[in-house]
Amino acid sequence: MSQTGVQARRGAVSLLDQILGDEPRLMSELLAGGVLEKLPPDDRARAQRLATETLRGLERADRLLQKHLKKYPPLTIHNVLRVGTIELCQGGAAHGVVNAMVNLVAQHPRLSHLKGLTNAVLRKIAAEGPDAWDALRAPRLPKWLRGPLIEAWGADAMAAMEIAHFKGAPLDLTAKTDPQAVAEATGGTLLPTGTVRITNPGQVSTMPGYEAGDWWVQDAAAALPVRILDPKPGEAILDLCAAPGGKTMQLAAAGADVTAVDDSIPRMVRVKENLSRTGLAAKTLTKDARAVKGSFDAILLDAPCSATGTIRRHPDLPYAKDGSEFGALIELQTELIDHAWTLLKPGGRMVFCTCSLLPDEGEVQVDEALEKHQDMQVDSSVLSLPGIDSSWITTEGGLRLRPDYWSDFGGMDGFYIACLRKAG
Ligand SMILES: C[S@@+](CC[C@H](N)C(=O)[O-])C[C@H]1O[C@@H](n2cnc3c(N)ncnc32)[C@H](O)[C@@H]1O
Repeated sequence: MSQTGVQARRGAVSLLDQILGDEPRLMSELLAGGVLEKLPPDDRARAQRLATETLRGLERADRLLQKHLKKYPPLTIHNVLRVGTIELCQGGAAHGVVNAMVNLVAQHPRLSHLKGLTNAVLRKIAAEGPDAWDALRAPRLPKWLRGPLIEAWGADAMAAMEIAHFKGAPLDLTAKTDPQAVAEATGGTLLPTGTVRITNPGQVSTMPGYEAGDWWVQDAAAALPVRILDPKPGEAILDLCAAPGGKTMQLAAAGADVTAVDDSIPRMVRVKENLSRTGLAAKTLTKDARAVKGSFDAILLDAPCSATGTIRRHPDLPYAKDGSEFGALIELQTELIDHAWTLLKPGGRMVFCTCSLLPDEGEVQVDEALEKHQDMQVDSSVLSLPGIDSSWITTEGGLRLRPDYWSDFGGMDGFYIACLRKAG
């Protein structure tokens, strides 16, 4: 086993130690903080992929490991065993995986005495694990999130969503101008909503059309709010909470006069980089959306939220979070809707959306906004788009998207989207 294989696995274990540790962190925060920056790019990508796969299959890995452990070892060794189990059960060659994991432990400054245990347990997993793997249930979400989601959608829907989370997500692209041409160039499939879907992607930056800025990565569900807003050339459109800019680019590509606002300096840098790569233009303002002034034909408000709709892409979220921050986010969403409404011209439209599965961040927000703003109506007529099932339209007139929808095409992120019209 090359040292390279050990390095990538050590990177994966280090990510897991921090995501599952006493002070849990999101993988995106760890990566942005440079936790893997000493690794060469290929190893970094492999470490991230291994950690992601391990988090998706964590419950299954622990069920297999339990049989061979009298008590759980220190977290790092537990994570070594989890990564090894995932690799072995997903077709990794037994000899290579076991050797790499034992080497990794042997090189550990404090835990090298546990290399014998690592070797013994992973050999047993190599012998039995792959056959047992498929018979295990799809991993469940932790209770703090599972409970509220069952309450909202029922136990059957929860089980279907957990299967979707376990399957993971394909790579979705939004074309700047010509989705058919992007599908042909990348070997992707054109979905009914206009997104190009790639099931076995390589490295994104080396795919055809990336350098030329012909497309950007954006989940099929995340591309729908702008399709629902239906921007027209020359319209003054305010894009609130815009970074990293997926929706800003859609609005700009439609020819709108876009003002993109986000309060995060580093995330706004990414908006500017994305606009530059795709050759699109938008005004950018780095400030709190609640401090924005002006008057706009249309507004897109993609509010910060729990991001529980993106768990199939970010399986670290249920472990790194515990729901304690969600109350503050829900209050912020209400404030953002109320302020954005003051910036909308009479007769204008505002699309409010969140990548959340929690009704408090979607259906309930719109219900409450309708009670508060006498000049607000929901327009559900704009939701009748190709690929959208009418049963996804909610009683208050929004669109509820879930990861178990479109299961034949490879699913979609969970989202809530509503188009709100202001009286003229
Ligand atoms: C869901 S993300 C937006 C995704 C983006 N619309 C896209 O399509 O690429 C939410 C964004 O809200 C920003 N944000 C959070 N609170 C904010 C506030 N008070 N004012 C402006 N932006 C805020 C965050 O920095 C984050 O970039």
